[in-house]
Amino acid sequence: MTDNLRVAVVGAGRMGADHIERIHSRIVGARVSAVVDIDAERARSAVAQIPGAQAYSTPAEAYASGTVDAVLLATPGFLHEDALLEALEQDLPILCEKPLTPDAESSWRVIEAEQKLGRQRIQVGFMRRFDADYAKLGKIISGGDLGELLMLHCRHRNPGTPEGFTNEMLINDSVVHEFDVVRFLTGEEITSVQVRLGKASRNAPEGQHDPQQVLLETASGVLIDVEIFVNAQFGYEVATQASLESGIVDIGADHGPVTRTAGRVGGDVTPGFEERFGDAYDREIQSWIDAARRGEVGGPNAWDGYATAACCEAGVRAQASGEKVAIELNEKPELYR
Ligand SMILES: NC(=O)c1ccc[n+]([C@@H]2O[C@H](COP(=O)([O-])OP(=O)(O)OC[C@H]3O[C@@H](n4cnc5c(N)ncnc54)[C@H](O)[C@@H]3O)[C@@H](O)[C@H]2O)c1
Ligand SMILES: O[C@H]1[C@H](O)[C@@H](O)[C@H](O)[C@@H](O)[C@H]1O
Repeated sequence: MTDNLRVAVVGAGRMGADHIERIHSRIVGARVSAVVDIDAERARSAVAQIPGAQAYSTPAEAYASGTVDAVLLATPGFLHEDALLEALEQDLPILCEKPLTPDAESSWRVIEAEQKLGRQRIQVGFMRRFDADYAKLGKIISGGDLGELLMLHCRHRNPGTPEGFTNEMLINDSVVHEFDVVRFLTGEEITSVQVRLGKASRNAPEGQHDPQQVLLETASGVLIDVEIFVNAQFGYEVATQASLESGIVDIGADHGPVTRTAGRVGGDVTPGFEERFGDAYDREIQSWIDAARRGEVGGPNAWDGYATAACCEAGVRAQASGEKVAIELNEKPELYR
């Protein structure tokens, strides 16, 4: 195929607008042909600078126009299931921002629809797999030179939360990335989750207990602790330390040059995920487009979306009960082996 893939972006909010800009200016082999948003003005302004792109208020209208070869879903997670099923009916390559869906049962319905189609069409937006640091850590662990991986210590800190960010969203919206990256780094499924609520920050909004400590275990017994702290004030930080049999590896702790001057030492803190993971999002979307042009999926798939949805569901139960909750998955279908 020589022509650019014509992409419909559904949801032109914070993440959708970022993806529209990257497809328009940096991604090779694709162009934005349609922007769908329930907010007509937002869709119109998103296409204003993109020659040939049209604004729509539903995906069905965009598909009916005959100008869509692939779809990028960037609406809130609770809307993903219906949009995924609709796009699968069109047999389109799909990049679905995390989460695939908010719970395991609805994710399984998506898995069933993809199986019915008979081929993988869905990539889930777990961009950390495309981050240079996480990719290197993955290679160190799988390379085996430092022996077996024993533990992971993860820090996930956001400066603050948007209005409406509930206590459950600490798990469903934020720790969902650790669920995926732990599965990516270990190559194993997560078997249990426990959430500990300690002393809470006074900077957390009403109804949110922040920070929380999330403890995970994988099938072979790798132990993982996650500090999720979403009102950390100082900036954005996603960092991991891996303890292996004969070495400790740190990633993500600092960014940019560290300067010593006038009796002080320091550097800049990344303000948000767009800056911290900008390159990773670029690589993620390029990989999706390249694979879509070959009729394949270029990253984490619907099974990864289902497995992490099961972790989230168990995580929210663990958050409420304080107990360790076992995670049980359905048998992995042939399509994803
Ligand atoms: N990978 C990441 O690091 C990352 C970062 C942020 C958000 N996300 C994910 O991206 C998705 C979007 O998050 P966001 O922060 O951009 O949200 P947002 O609220 O900023 O944007 C959502 C957009 O969807 C539109 N919308 C709502 N209902 C719609 C409908 N029925 N049809 C069409 N459009 C509709 C809204 O008008 C809005 O423009 C979520 O799934 C979120 O979890 C991922
Ligand atoms: O939706 C965002 C996004 O997924 C970020 O990558 C994550 O760090 C935030 O915690 C989450 O709220």
